[in-house]
Amino acid sequence: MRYRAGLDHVLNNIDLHIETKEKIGIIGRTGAGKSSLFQAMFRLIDQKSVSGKISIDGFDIKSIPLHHLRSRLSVIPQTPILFAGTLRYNIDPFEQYTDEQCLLALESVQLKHIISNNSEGLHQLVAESGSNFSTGQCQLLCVARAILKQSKILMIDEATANVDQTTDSLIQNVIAEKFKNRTILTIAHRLNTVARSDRIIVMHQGKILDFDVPQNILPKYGHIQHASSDTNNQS
Ligand SMILES: Nc1ncnc2c1ncn2[C@@H]1O[C@H](COP(=O)(O)OP(=O)(O)OP(=O)(O)O)[C@@H](O)[C@H]1O
Repeated sequence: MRYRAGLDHVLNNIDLHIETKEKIGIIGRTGAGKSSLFQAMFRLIDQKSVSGKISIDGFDIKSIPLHHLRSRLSVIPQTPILFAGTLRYNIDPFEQYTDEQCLLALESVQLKHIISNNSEGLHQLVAESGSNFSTGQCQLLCVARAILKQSKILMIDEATANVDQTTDSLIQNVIAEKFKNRTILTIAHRLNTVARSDRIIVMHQGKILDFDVPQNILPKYGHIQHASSDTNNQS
């Protein structure tokens, strides 16, 4: 895969099979191609620049209508973007769910306290880019959105900054509980995040360097993660 014709390939010879419900960690130095893997799965890249095949449940993602594909996937980005609009719009943009379902989703991510105790609170305004919410709260709102959507696959780009330890643990615990029967792919910048994964993908220069259980990966590649975190902390 490359971002545009004429540019170098950023993903090469990727051959992966992930089982349903597997919890997969993805590690690798900055620029290794971790986020590009997510972009390819969401079909965010011009398909003319992607060769090879990605299948979900046996279906080539190129043959699945885009809205259908994206309804099966949820992403919690490193820096979540909220939209100017109501809280409800941010977790349920297509108004597919009832107020009660939205409130339940907010309750499961322990955010119900940020709104008043009735459905009017769902109409509370979110400022442009979510600037009236902390990064942790923005991530929790993304988790609430994913809980509502009941996506089969959750893709998480772990936040490296601006999320305190308590919020970070809350996010991880809610995800572990609410998505235990789903497939989860986590781009991890800290080793403890992936230590509980079923398997870990190690990426290097657009390729898969290793793919194995944590017990085999962590002793071998711990240094990669430190390099990656250092770089992220500088940015
Ligand atoms: N929109 C883009 N256009 C062109 N090249 C890009 C684009 N996004 C990423 N790249 C290139 O693709 C390669 C892989 O980047 P990617 O963001 O996937 O790495 P990463 O492993 O997620 O890194 P990080 O840990 O820093 O987020 C890099 O060489 C990067 O410069």
